[in-house]
Amino acid sequence: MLQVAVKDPGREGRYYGERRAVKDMKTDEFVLEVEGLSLLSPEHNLILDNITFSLRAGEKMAVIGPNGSGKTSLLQALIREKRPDSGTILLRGQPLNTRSALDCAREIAFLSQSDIPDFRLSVEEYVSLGRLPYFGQYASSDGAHIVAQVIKDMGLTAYKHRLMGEVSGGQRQRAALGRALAQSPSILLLDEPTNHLDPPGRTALLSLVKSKNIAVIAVLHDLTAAEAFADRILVLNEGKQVSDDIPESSLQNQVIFPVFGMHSFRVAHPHEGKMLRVFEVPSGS
Ligand SMILES: Nc1ncnc2c1ncn2[C@@H]1O[C@H](COP(=O)(O)OP(=O)(O)OP(=O)(O)O)[C@@H](O)[C@H]1O
Repeated sequence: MLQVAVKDPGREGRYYGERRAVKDMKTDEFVLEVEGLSLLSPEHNLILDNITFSLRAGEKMAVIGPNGSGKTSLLQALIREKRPDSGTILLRGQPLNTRSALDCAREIAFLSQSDIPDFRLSVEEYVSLGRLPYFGQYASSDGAHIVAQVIKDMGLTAYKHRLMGEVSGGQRQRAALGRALAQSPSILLLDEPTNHLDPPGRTALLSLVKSKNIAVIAVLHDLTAAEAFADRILVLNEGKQVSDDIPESSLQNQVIFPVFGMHSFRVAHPHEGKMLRVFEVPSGS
């Protein structure tokens, strides 16, 4: 199996240049700081082991790792669905567990893999649920404006009056992301946000999320998509943090092969000379 990502020539130096350019677009403020986070299962098995990273305002981070490596558990700890056994999580410099649930809902939106919407709601009503943390705080016309913009961004205008039970899996997934964006979060947590989407739909959705001035942590199985999307990639394996670095470093073969058992390398495009990243599962494995 091959996954190919198109990249310009220019090699390593370019990535450090990119990193600077990305940083310039962001503030230096950390919206999230995770330090020494460990999590045990109810049977006392280690699910996450000493995870440490920080996220700047507007920064995009992908989390990759094999099945069962702890990716979803990390997101669940960040929304307080799982309680860490050790370590700290700071949201804008304050311990996450000291912030009220409402306060957190105004800062962090989560798009889960297993979200089952109420199929009796229209797409528009479902997206509007994202405004709940602000109920009573703003004029409803402000909320309606935000919801209308999100529905437009998500390409859902033609379906907005359809029931959630009467749209396709991909449209439902876009509505779910719309609901999360309607929450106006400063941090967006996405757990496999593209698994129901066709290839152009995946690219479009991740490009849209990337264009938003929101810090994002996205769990992605598609390493090519992760490279195109992220400023940084956190690699997990068996609950341990293997890498937290720019995509070029996190996706190098030394990191990828021990974790996924597949090779990661670069080849030149046969016609255009661009560098392509290739992931190859060795035959027979
Ligand atoms: N509530 C729980 N009780 C017991 N074990 C759990 C629980 N939640 C997660 N685990 C275990 O923790 C490990 C990490 O699970 P998690 O869902 O975070 O992995 P993941 O990387 O998101 O996997 P996938 O790619 O398959 O979605 C797995 O071994 C899983 O079985």
